[in-house]
Amino acid sequence: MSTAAVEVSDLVKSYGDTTAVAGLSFTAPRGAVTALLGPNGAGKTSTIEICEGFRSADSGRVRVLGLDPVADAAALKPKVGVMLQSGGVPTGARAGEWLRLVASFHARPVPPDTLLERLGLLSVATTPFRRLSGGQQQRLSLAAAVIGRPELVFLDEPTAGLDPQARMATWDLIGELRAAGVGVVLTTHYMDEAERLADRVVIIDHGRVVADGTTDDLTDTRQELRFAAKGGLDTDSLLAALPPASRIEVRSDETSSDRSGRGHEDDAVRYVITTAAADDIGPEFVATVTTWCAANGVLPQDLRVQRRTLEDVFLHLTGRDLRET
Ligand SMILES: Nc1ncnc2c1ncn2[C@@H]1O[C@H](COP(=O)(O)OP(=O)(O)OP(=O)(O)O)[C@@H](O)[C@H]1O
Repeated sequence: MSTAAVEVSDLVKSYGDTTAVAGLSFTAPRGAVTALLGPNGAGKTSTIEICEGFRSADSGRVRVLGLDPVADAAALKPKVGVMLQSGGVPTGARAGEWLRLVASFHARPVPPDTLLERLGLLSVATTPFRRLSGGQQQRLSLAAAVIGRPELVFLDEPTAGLDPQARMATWDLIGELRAAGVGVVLTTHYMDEAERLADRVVIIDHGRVVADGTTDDLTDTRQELRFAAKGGLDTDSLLAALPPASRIEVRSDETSSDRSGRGHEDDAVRYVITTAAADDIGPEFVATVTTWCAANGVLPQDLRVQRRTLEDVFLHLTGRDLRET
C-alpha cells in the first residue's frame, strides 16, 4: 500500500492556449493537512479536480490512495470526500434532505443532524440549496464531503467568502478530521489559512510548484524587522547604516496580513527589513534601525521582529503578492 494520500508527478493540463498546470509535482501524506496555496489562476483547482477524477490530465501521473483517480473511480468513491468550488448540489435540493441522501450512500455515515448543527445549518435544513447564502452553500458542500467518514478529503477553497464565525467552524472541523487521521488536501489563497491548518504547504504559481514543505521549513527561523512609517524614507541611507546583505522592502498595503487589525496613518507604509544571516536581527540591529530613525526624525510605528510569514515567502519567490492576480 502506498504511504502517500496523493502523489502527483509532472502533471500538465492546458485549456487551448492556456497552460493551467505546467509540470507540477507534489506528495500529500495520509492523515495530514496539505494546502495548495497560490493566487487566483495558479492552477490549484485544475490540479485538485484531476486528483478527484473530474478532469483528465494532458500528461503526468496521479495516484490517490495508491489508485488511479479515473480508472479506479469506483474503488475510490467510498474512501474520498470531495468539496467542489462550485458546490455540486442540485439547486432545488433542501439542505437536510440532500445530506440525508448523501448519507444513505455510505455504510457508516456521520448523522446528518450532527453535521448540520456543527456547521450552523440546522435552521436552514428545509431551505432549498439555491436559497442558501453563499457561505451556507459552501458549508453544506463541506458537510456532504465529510459525511461518509472518508480517508481523504479534497476541499477546494473551503472558506472563500465565509464570515469569520463560519470560517472558524470550518477550520475546527478540518482540525478534527486531521485528529481523526483523515488526510485533507485543500486549496486556498489565504496564507493565514495555510499557516494555521496545514502540516504541509505546496506553493503554486503559474501552474508550477515554487516551494513545498512544512510551514516551519518554508518560513525557516529567519526573522525580519518590520515597522510602519511615512512613505518616502531614504531607504538607501538606512541600508548604509545596516550590516551588509540587508534588504528593505517597502509595502504599501498589508491589511490582510497585518494581524494587529489596526490601521496606520493613511500615508504610512510598511518597511520590512531582512538580512542574509539567520540570526542577525538582534538587539544591536534593532538599535541601529531606531537610532537611524531618531536621527532622521522618523517615528517607527508597530516596530516588531518576527519570523517570516508564508506571504513573505511567496513574495520573495515570485516578486508578487498572493492577493495580486
Ligand atoms: N475549463 C477551463 N477552460 C479554459 N480555461 C480554464 C478552465 N479552467 C481553468 N482555466 C484557466 O486555467 C488557469 C488555472 O485555473 P485554475 O482554476 O486551475 O486556477 P486556480 O489556482 O484554482 O484559481 P482560482 O483560485 O481562481 O480557482 C486560469 O488561467 C484559468 O482561467
